[in-house]
Amino acid sequence: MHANWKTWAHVTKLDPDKHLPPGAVEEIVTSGTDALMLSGTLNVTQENLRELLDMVSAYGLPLVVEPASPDCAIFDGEVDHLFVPSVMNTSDARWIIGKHYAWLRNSGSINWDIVVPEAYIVLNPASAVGRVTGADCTLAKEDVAAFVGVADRYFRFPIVYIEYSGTYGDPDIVRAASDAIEHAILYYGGGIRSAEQAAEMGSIADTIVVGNAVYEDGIDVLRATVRAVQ
Ligand SMILES: CC(C)=CCC/C(C)=C/CC/C(C)=C/CC/C(C)=C/COP(=O)(O)OP(=O)(O)O
Ligand SMILES: O=P(O)(O)OC[C@@H](O)CO
Ligand SMILES: [Mg+2]
Repeated sequence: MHANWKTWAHVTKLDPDKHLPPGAVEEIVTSGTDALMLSGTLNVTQENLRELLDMVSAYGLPLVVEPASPDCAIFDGEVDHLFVPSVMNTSDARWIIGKHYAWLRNSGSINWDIVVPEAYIVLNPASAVGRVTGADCTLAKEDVAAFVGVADRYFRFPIVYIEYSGTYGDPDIVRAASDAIEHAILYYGGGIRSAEQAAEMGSIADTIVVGNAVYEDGIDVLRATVRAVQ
């Protein structure tokens, strides 16, 4: 399978539960972003996910579906990759292996060629993903480094994702994650709304993810975050 995803510097995360004005899709796909990730924690259904896929699939940009539940793990032809999260810093096993067990137990066939496991470290307790997974977000740098080691060296996840969804994170924490990584690709996402922030996190992580800014700040901000890392 093609592993081009390892070279992406900038990913735009689109939420099937949110509305884009006419023309926005065209502007987003031509912004220079390397790929689109379709994802959200709350209110994502097969219906709104497929509707968004239909809106974005004609443009040739790589498409990733990142399901927050097994029913949204879809393998439609236009989907290039299925990035499947596990949360490292929760004590609720559902979000580490439970949903995954249910997925394999209940689904017919899984196209493993496109599945890429992600080790999430969730650090904003107020985010939907923080609340839903009950993640312990009170981590020191040393704790983050240890979770990164568990994910990268022990479980050998190909992606480690430092997730501050909704708020801009602590660069020292992301640096601690980067220092602790040997093989995995390091993703950073959360609160990026300017070229400066994109450049700062982009100089530490391999790949930055921009989500809310697309909906709340518009295309010029998205373009500025792309230019800052490419
Ligand atoms: C086993 C399968 C196929 C699925 C389960 C996958 C798991 C364990 C998901 C846990 C939650 C998680 C890490 C979801 C990833 C997507 C994500 C973090 C979306 C962003 O969430 P928010 O931005 O907080 O939520 P909203 O945008 O919906 O408010
Ligand atoms: O929406 P923002 O805060 O940009 O975060 C991006 C992404 O990491 C969310 O899963
Ligand atoms: Mg979100």
